[in-house]
Amino acid sequence: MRHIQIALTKGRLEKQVVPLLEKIGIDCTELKDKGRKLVFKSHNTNVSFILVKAVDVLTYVEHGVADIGIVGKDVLLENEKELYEMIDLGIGKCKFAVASIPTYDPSSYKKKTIATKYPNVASAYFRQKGEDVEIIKIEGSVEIAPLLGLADAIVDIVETGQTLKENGLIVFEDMHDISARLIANKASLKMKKEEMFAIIDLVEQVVKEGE
Ligand SMILES: Nc1ncnc2c1ncn2[C@@H]1O[C@H](COP(=O)(O)OP(=O)(O)OP(=O)(O)O)[C@@H](O)[C@H]1O
Ligand SMILES: O=P(O)(O)OC[C@H]1O[C@H](OP(=O)(O)OP(=O)(O)O)[C@H](O)[C@@H]1O
Repeated sequence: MRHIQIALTKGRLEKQVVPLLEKIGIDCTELKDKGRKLVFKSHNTNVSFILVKAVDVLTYVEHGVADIGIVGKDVLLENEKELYEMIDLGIGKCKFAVASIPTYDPSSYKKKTIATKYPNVASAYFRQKGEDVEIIKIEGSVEIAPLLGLADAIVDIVETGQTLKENGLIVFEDMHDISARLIANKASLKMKKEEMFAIIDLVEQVVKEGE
């Protein structure tokens, strides 16, 4: 049995993905009681895990250090990488939206400024609408930008809508549904075909059962 390394997105997704891994029979005790550790073994299989930031999941999988990765569609849309997107896991559900203060006019002809953590997603969206906008890259707390006049609107992730609500912003346009995806390294799919599909097929089955 060849070893399979899985890169997990640290944070929100990590917690939702553990039950899925357990359902396919992978022991996650180390992962559940992890402290500050970032590398974990599964005690009953040939699988181990690394916990990294979302964009780094793509990097580890693209370079083949990880064979499989679990990452949000938002991260895949923002960063083009050479890898395969295999399964929509149906967890980590949220969406990309254009949001702003209630006085924002999306149909205004004035050139708009858009603040976002996702400049590529935002540019592509407005380009496809035929709108030329200025994008300002922000690293977090994006909702503040229209309140303080840094931008006319934001492109950001909306899950419950609570952050928008508490900051007096509303959604003007829904852009793209987001959920977590299982991604795979291209070479691993060929070189470790049996071990890779042993996992991928089981995950697919569990996801289908949960639908
Ligand atoms: N409310 C949400 N906000 C952000 N991401 C969410 C939300 N709900 C689900 N997700 C999904 O979870 C993934 C990981 O989110 P998380 O907040 O843990 O990381 P991040 O926003 O990339 O990290 P960081 O805050 O460490 O920069 C996102 O890429 C997205 O696919
Ligand atoms: O619709 P909601 O359920 O309120 O969730 C959406 C919020 O969560 C995310 O922020 P995060 O907590 O990751 O912080 P940051 O992006 O500001 O770092 C996202 O950027 C929104 O601000």
